[in-house]
Amino acid sequence: MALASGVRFAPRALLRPWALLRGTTLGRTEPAAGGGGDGARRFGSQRVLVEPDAASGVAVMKLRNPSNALSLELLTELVISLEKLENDKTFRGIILTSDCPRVFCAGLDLTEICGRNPAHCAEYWKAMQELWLRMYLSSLVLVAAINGACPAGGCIIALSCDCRVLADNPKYRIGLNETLLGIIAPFWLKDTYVNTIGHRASEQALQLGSLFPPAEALQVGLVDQVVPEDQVQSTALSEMARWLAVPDHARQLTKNMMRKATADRLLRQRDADTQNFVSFVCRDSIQKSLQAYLEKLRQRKG
Ligand SMILES: CC/C=C\C/C=C\CCCC/C=C/C(=O)SCCNC(=O)CCNC(=O)[C@H](O)C(C)(C)COP(=O)(O)OP(=O)(O)OC[C@H]1O[C@@H](n2cnc3c(N)ncnc32)[C@H](O)[C@@H]1OP(=O)(O)O
Repeated sequence: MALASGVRFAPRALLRPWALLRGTTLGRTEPAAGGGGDGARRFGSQRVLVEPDAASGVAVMKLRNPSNALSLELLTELVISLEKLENDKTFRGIILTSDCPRVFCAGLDLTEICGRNPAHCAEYWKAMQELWLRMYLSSLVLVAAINGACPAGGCIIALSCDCRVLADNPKYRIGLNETLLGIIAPFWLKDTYVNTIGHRASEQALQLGSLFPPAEALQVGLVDQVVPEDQVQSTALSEMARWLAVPDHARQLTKNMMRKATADRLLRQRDADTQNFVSFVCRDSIQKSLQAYLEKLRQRKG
């Protein structure tokens, strides 16, 4: 499997991705609902459903994990689906959206870093880095159709797209709220935030752990459009058409020129970033606060 980073990254899950997917439908194709013609074959896995439309060159990728928390399995399946589309010259763009009601993506799956050993945390963080690198540097146009809450790691996924369309629902807040959990956004995530909304706005939002409701997210430049919920998909398609109207080679080289330095910074320090992450999250104090946060989430449900 070609990796965004070259040779250094080899988490077990990605070396044996199919082992994680035993019993799932990844790689199998089936007719899309209401479809059946050329380009209407969908494929997917347990946690990622891909609805490709060969005629337009656009695939809709739907996350369908509980709360779309970024488990190691979901990260792995996302990378595999992305790679599959990248390698198929039919496709020029992906619309990323959620199949879960009210949640686009709940961010890191905290159960992957709570009560786990350092080796697991390292494997998990490398998978997170890998997904971000692949998305951030993708040659395809990525449009996020954000149809639910989008905190922390969910916001990372959205920020790594080229364009963001958010449903106008005050419950669908977006932002990097890490500090409120007692954790810290890594430098590459901070850089992505700065690249999107500027230094001062990022400084404020990161320190305060701000989660922006739609109108404020639009105002600060975190999303490009806010539209009624039932228009998120159609607006994402219109945005996609606007981006695909540009010749691929010119758009791709420009994207690379804008993003390469940010990605290279992580590539240069990937191991150190992993070590920082592991030593930070494995501290007793951080484990205790993550545990308490998870408990609060579980109780809130009842
Ligand atoms: C120097 C640097 C060194 C180190 C850096 C250290 C760390 C770097 C971190 C970097 C970046 C990223 C961080 C993150 O992503 S942390 C995760 C942040 N996410 C959140 O705070 C969101 C929490 N969830 C919610 O607010 C709500 O669940 C949400 C998404 C609004 C949905 O609400 P609702 O529909 O009402 O659903 P429930 O709350 O009932 O949740 C359903 C179910 O899902 C579980 N769950 C939710 N979120 C998570 C999660 N992130 N991880 C694990 N599990 C989650 C929740 O507990 C419920 O579970 P149950 O079993 O009860 O069904």
